[in-house]
Amino acid sequence: MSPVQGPALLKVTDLKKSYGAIRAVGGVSFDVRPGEIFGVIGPNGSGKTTMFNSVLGQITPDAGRIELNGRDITNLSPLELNRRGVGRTFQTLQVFGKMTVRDNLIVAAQEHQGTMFSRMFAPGDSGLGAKADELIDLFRIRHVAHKKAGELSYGQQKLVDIAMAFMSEPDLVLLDEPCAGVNPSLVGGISTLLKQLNQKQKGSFVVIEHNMDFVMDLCHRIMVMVEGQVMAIGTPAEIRANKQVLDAYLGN
Ligand SMILES: Nc1ncnc2c1ncn2[C@@H]1O[C@H](COP(=O)(O)OP(=O)(O)OP(=O)(O)O)[C@@H](O)[C@H]1O
Repeated sequence: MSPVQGPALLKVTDLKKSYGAIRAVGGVSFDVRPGEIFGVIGPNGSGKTTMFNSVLGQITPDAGRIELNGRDITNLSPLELNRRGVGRTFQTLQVFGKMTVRDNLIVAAQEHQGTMFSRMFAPGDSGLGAKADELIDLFRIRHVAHKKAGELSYGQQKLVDIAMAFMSEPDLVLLDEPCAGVNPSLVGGISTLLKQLNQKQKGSFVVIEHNMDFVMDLCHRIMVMVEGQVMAIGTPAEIRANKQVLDAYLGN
C-alpha cells in the first residue's frame, strides 16, 4: 500500500498505442494520488515514453481513458493540459541559452499563462519575479541567476530546466529522466529538491528514470513496464522483493 492515500489525481485506464505491428503500450492502467511521487521503470523499448507522451497529449493513443481529478483529459493538447495544471520536463534541455536563468523561469510561466509570443520579446516580470526568486533560492542557483543560461554547466542548466516546470505551480508534473546526463554527484541533490518541492507545493510527480537508486529513494510507488505491459506496481520495498521483476529487469 502506498504511503500516499486518497482518490486518484491522475487515472489512466487500459491505454493502448501501436506503431504498425509494434505494440508499444498494450493496455496500461494505473493511478497517481495527490501528493504522490510515482516512478516508472522498465527496460529500453518497454513503452514508458509512449505512455508518457499519450498522457501529455503529445501522441494520440489508439484506446484508453486518461482522467485528471475525475475529468476526461484524453486527447487534450499539451497547452490545454498545461492550463489544467499538468507540467513536464523533457529528456533534452529546454532552456534558452541567450536568456538569463531568471528570465528563463519567468518566460516558462508566461507561456503557461498563454503569452505565446513571450519568448520572442524581452520578458517583463509579469508579477512572476517573486516565484522565480523563490525557486532560484530553493534550487540554490542564486549565484548564476543573472547569467545567460547557455554559460552554465550542463548540471546547472538541468536544474534550471526542472525549476521551469514548477513555475506555474502545477498539480501534476511528469519528469522524463531528470538524471540523464547529470554528474552522479548532482543526482542526490535533484532527489532532495524534488522531495522538497513535493512537500512545499503538494504536487504529484510521475518520474521516468533509469537510475534505480534515485527511483527507489524518491518514489512512493513504482510501476514496472515490460513489453508495453504493467508487470508490477508497488512501493520500492515491494518492487525490490518482486521475483518476477527481479528476473525480468532488476536482476540483470
Ligand atoms: N514513433 C515511433 N514509431 C515506431 N515505433 C515506435 C515509435 N515510438 C516508439 N516506438 C516503438 O515502441 C516501443 C516502445 O518505445 P518507447 O520509446 O515508448 O519505450 P521506452 O520504454 O520509453 O524506451 P527507452 O527507455 O529506451 O526510452 C519500442 O519498440 C519502440 O521502438
